[in-house]
Amino acid sequence: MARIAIVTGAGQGIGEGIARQLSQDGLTVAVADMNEQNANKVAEAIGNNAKGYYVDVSKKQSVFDLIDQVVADYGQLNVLVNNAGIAKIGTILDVKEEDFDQIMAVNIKGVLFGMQAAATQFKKQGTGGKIISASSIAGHQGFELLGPYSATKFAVRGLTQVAAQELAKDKITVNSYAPGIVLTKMWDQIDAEMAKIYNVPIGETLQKNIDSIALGRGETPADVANLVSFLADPKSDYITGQTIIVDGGIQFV
Ligand SMILES: NC(=O)C1=CN([C@@H]2O[C@H](COP(=O)(O)OP(=O)(O)OC[C@H]3O[C@@H](n4cnc5c(N)ncnc54)[C@H](O)[C@@H]3O)[C@@H](O)[C@H]2O)C=CC1
Ligand SMILES: CC(=O)C(C)=O
Repeated sequence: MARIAIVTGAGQGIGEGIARQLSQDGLTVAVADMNEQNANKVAEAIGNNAKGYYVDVSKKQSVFDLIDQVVADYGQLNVLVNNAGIAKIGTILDVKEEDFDQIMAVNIKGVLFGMQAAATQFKKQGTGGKIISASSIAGHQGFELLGPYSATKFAVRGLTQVAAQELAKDKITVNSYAPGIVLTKMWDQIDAEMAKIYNVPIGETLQKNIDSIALGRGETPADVANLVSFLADPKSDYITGQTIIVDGGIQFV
């Protein structure tokens, strides 16, 4: 029987890339997103028994319902990729409390709820499993104008380290991936909003960041998906609690 993976935020961007790669790796993929229409479109394009699901990762019940539904549909769960995330752009002095609460709810609570729901299911199955979450280079060094966002990505590393220690006895590994400058709608948004703040043309901030990449090009969702493919595979069974940078050479830690 094929292993079953859920990827959240898989209606576009990095999550879509991960869902496509895991399917190519032979896993059956539940494509989960708040944008259900996109999730269904991606699942249809992937084929291979993939199915689209609605989830709002900021709501605990929604995450637990997703996992129950996927297990009802496919019989088990083996991999959860907590990929869904949002960005908020602005100076620390301009952070609005409601924006702060929203980004914490999606980027941190979403990861926590995913860990709780997946680990509960893995323990019930007695099979072990893999939990893989989205951090960022902004989770290793704070990124100017992405204050609360950076805080959430540091938090993902913390949750990953603790969950890995607590869940190891159940043969559950917990790791994260830390991409750099990935050419998705999220960076279109970051570039457009930073353009306003820095008073520069659209595209300039993105290009400046791409110019800082040692390998000389912007990152693609497939670049991230190749790492997640490894973290979802039994080949990575002896790795846990790690947040692995995949940024083409921006940070060297
Ligand atoms: N694009 C980049 O350069 C980088 C992105 N990341 C992280 O990678 C992950 C994916 O990013 P991108 O694909 O670039 O973003 P994106 O904005 O292109 O896609 C995010 C997806 O998540 C979904 N989503 C948002 N809130 C949700 C919620 N509450 N529940 C369920 N789904 C929700 C959206 O509908 C969308 O389909 C995020 O966690 C992001 O922080 C990390 C480092 C760099
Ligand atoms: C969006 C993001 O995580 C960065 C570092 O650009």
